[in-house]
Amino acid sequence: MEGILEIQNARYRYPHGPEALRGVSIRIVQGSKVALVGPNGAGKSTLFQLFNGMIRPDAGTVSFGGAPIEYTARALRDLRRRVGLVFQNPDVQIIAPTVYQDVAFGPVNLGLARDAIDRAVRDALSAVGLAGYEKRPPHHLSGGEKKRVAIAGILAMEPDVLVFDEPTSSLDPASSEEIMELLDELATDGRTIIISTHDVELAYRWADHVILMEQGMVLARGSPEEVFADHALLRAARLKPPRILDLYHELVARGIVEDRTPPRSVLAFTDCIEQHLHGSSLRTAREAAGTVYICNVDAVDGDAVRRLITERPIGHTGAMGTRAKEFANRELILLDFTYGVIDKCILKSLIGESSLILSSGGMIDHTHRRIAEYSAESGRALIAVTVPEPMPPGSAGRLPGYL
Ligand SMILES: Nc1ncnc2c1ncn2[C@@H]1O[C@H](COP(=O)(O)OP(=O)(O)OP(=O)(O)O)[C@@H](O)[C@H]1O
Repeated sequence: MEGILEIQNARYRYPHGPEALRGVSIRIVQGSKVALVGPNGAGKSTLFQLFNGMIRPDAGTVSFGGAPIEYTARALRDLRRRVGLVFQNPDVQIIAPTVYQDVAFGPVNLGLARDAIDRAVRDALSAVGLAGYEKRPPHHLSGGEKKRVAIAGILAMEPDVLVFDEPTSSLDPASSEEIMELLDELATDGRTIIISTHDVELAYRWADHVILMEQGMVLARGSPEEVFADHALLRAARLKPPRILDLYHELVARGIVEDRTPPRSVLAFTDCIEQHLHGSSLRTAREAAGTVYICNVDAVDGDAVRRLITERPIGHTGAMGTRAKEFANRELILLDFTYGVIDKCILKSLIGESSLILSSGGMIDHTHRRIAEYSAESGRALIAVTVPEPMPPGSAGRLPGYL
């Protein structure tokens, strides 16, 4: 897999400060979701500043797209457009008196034409769920909204890599989940997403690659299952193992479940227990399985969704992604699930209950793929159906429910 960002043997000492990085080497693969975990002062934020050239290592190299970065004004401007850094505290990042001006700051500096700036701001605000906030003063927004403005400001530059320093710090649990969902949405568009966090629960279930840091050095790197299985290393980094993994290891030690790939979600954990209870032949839930209906909110109106919910045996409704949640709010559609929606609907399906996932056009294929992957891995034939059925090709008139 292609490495988009690579750091070799980097050392960095702050002027009159400690040596914050002491020989760090890492490689970030394009399109991956990476979590940098470590205690306070481990050097995570410092490492992030190397990524977009805000600081220059005293020794070692930083490469982007296979070439060492150059520290000229022009090269750094280009690098910062391609590697967007969202700071921990949005107040540091937000500088303009209105949301529009703040998000437009990057595109204006890139010298884009007026209508291209308008388009960039509109698209970025819509991606973070803040369409209509253009005239609002950012400093009157909530913490979660400010975070979204800061993300929109970076998105407006269309970076390849998005780096988030503590994306969920000081957010309530629901806002944290929403931000992580937003990051997932951005990742499904092929961007590389890197976060730093102390939250091992979040890193364990979200990341596909984890880098563990302590005292300016990398202690471990690998899949979340590998890195978080090493309790001694976690202790050295003053972190605890994720609860779900801890529980799994206890159950393995008591012979209650078999020692296989550790689960990273409630869905995977319940599968693991069920597999043990029913032996190697999985209980086939084919007859009992509920259907997962998937509805593209870009193609329907609220009435069409309400009709679906009453006409089909739908017991639970979830919205996935910013646009779908906005749609549900606007159309007053009550949601049971607002995060981890696909897994929650699969769990319901496995106990024979049907559910509806509201999703935006771009996420429909991803949702079908995830359910198909689960079916293949678990041996259960789950049924996922797009509703309303796609318009027949070449059909001239409007069908009820379509916009
Ligand atoms: N501007 C600075 N000047 C001097 N020393 C600094 C500066 N910023 C950070 N440091 C020091 O560098 C070390 C690494 O700090 P850094 O902020 O990179 O850690 P971190 O892992 O991001 O921590 P946290 O999780 O608390 O944000 C710490 O010892 C810190 O005190």
